[in-house]
Amino acid sequence: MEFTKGHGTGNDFVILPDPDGQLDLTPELVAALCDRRRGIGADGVLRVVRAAKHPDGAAQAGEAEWFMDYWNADGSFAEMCGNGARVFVRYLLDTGLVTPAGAALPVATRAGVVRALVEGDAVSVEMRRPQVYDDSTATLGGLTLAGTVVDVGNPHLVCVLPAGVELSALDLTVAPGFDPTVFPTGVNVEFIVAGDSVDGTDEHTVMRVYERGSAETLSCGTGACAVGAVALRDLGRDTGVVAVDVPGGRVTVTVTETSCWLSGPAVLVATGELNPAAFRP
Ligand SMILES: N[C@@H](CCC[C@H](N)C(=O)O)C(=O)O
Repeated sequence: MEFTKGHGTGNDFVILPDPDGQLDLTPELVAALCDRRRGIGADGVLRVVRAAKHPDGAAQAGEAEWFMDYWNADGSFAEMCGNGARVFVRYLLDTGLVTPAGAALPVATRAGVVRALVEGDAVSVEMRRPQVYDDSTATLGGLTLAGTVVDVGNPHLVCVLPAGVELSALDLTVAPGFDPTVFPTGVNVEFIVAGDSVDGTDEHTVMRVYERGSAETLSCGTGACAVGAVALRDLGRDTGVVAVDVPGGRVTVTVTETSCWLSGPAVLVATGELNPAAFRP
């Protein structure tokens, strides 16, 4: 089986081409592929399958030819992956599965159809506008941190660090605690501090994230969108542009009246063949 490895600001994925949906992809196989010692190593898997050939994509097949079948490193599904969508589009273009056109490219996901534009190294994806809800809390290393609940298709809790708590000092080798009545299917938790405004953006934040199903990652695109929406709300604004620095680089979030654009680099680093014997159950 062929695979490609790619990443968006260090959020890395194993990409599996399966145009006709014939691959028996199981949680166990996904976890084995993502294992950083015994497998290829990644934060998640992107199966590239025709929307019409996957039960979760079929309803969107009129609008999008390809479905991003995203899985977390532990073998669980997620509704959406912002960086994954950007890397997915890079793969579709570089392998010639789609031909570049001026118009935004539609991609089906479990959270609906997203649209992508490519400009040089950068891939931008238009997703749903983040919905900012009530407050909740996360616990970490004896701290209880106030956070804001945000839905970007997948669930997020954005915690602004109080004065005196250093972002770099957080121990994210341990999963943060959260309220399971608010997040019955788990949550991605972002920890942020405000930075000085950069490059003409309205706001700039620095973020670390503990992802549901993948632990700490170097970047989370939907997490950055959630952070952007909260940062703008805290400025008293509904729309605007926020630069979000993650451990793996910088992404830019543009919240409009109706949607949210996530922009940043998306890179394919290698293609190879799996040894099937190593991944047999
Ligand atoms: N890294 C992704 C988010 C992946 C899904 C997430 N772990 C979840 O379970 O919701 C991104 O770039 O958005």
